[in-house]
Amino acid sequence: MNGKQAAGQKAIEEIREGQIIGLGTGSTVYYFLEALATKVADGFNVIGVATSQKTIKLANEWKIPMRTLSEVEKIDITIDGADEVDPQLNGIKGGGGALLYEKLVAKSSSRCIWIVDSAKTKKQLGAFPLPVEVIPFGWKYVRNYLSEKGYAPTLRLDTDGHPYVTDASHYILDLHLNTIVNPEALANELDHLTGVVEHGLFLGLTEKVIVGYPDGHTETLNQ
Ligand SMILES: O=C(CO)[C@H](O)[C@H](O)COP(=O)(O)O
Repeated sequence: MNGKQAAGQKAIEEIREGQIIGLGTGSTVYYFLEALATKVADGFNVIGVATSQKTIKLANEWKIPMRTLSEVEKIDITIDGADEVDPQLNGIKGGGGALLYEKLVAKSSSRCIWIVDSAKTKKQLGAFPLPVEVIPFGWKYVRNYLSEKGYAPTLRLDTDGHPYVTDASHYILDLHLNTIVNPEALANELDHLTGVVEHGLFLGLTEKVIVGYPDGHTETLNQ
């Protein structure tokens, strides 16, 4: 047992029969999917909407019935991971590169719950590099703008040293900020920058965070 596993397994208690479930991305969500797959194999009836190709692959392997976001009218609940969470339950997401689809699925959901290990809870956001998804055509313009602002952007690369390409065919710039003093102001600035498709600041989008600890116990943080 580790913190991610503890949080992922605990989240299964939030799921009800017949629900449409947003399925996040990452190594913590893996444990939730594993627990969900066990229930589905026992005849539990749910439908999943994935936030990435990685999650679709896992869900298919585990025979979880799936739809795309455009095939459903609404999502009842989304279970997703996060890279950092502050006491207001704002967070940074996108370490796994799925921030655009994760935000779309979160915004389509009646309820959104994050599952994290205890190392992810922070007094202030910003130690984790903030991902910004950009149109490849304009990545240099956006990088230069963010660089002049002192946000220390770096282009995310894949294991071959090529630009990392998201599921929606965009690039990612990671901002090395150390501390984000005013997340709302930064989100607003990034929302209005030409060439930015989405950023990893998820503000006011989750109602509950399940924190898992290395000894296997969990704690729930509520809005
Ligand atoms: O935002 C994400 C992917 O885009 C993930 O939820 C986030 O990176 C946490 O991942 P992990 O559970 O592997 O630590």
